[in-house]
Amino acid sequence: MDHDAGRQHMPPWPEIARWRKAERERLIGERLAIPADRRAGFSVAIAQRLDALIGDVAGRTVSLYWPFRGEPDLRPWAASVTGRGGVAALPVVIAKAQPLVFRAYRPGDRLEKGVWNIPVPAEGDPVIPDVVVAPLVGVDDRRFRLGYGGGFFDRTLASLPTKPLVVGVGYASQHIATIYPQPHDIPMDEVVTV
Ligand SMILES: Nc1nc2c(c(=O)[nH]1)N(C=O)[C@@H](CNc1ccc(C(=O)N[C@@H](CCC(=O)O)C(=O)O)cc1)CN2
Ligand SMILES: Nc1ncnc2c1ncn2[C@@H]1O[C@H](COP(=O)(O)OP(=O)(O)OP(=O)(O)O)[C@@H](O)[C@H]1O
Repeated sequence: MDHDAGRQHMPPWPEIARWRKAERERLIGERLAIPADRRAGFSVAIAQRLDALIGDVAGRTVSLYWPFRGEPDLRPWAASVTGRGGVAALPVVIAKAQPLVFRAYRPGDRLEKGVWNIPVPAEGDPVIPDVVVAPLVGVDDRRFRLGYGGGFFDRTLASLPTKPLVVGVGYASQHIATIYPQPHDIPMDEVVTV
């Protein structure tokens, strides 16, 4: 048998980068094509799955995200984390090609517009999350994440002093066979798709 059997062909990076760009557009289009009321139901189901997976959140810091472009809306779950004695946090882009910083967020906190007009907490010291919930654009069979192409999550995970539990969240339509993982890509620990 071919000793390479089972290993995938790895195209050169410029080709992969072009492919990822096209794949992002396709996957975001599919996500937005899911009717809003179905997405709302999916968001509730994802929150339940996160509770089953993560368990007691008291005393733990969980980073989420402010949803846009059809991402699951986990803001009600963020409020429930806060209500159970956990700390919810949101990512903040400080600069391109730099790691994200996380700031604690409680419902009602003042927000300001960050990159792409995504709201971010206007004030507060950085926190280090125990759990990072990352929205998927795509996810592959080995739990490598395709995001929006900024490389922010990979850079952030590489920069944290202790590795958090990383959970990707999204819809079943976002599964793909491979993202052609590169040395900078860090696989997620868990994936919750509905
Ligand atoms: N809701 C939500 N908030 C989030 C994220 C997310 O995925 N979802 N992020 C997760 O990381 C961070 C923002 N991610 C971003 C990723 C890329 C670009 C960006 O400017 N992209 C370039 C294309 C890059 C390329 O293809 O080379 C662009 O649009 O011009 C901006 C923000 C933080 N906040
Ligand atoms: N730890 C890192 N150090 C240096 N460069 C990095 C690192 N992680 C990612 N990059 C660079 O960031 C760029 C985008 O990476 P990639 O295609 O993996 O983004 P993504 O995971 O889809 O985006 P995001 O995490 O923002 O949602 C690539 O050019 C990559 O080389």
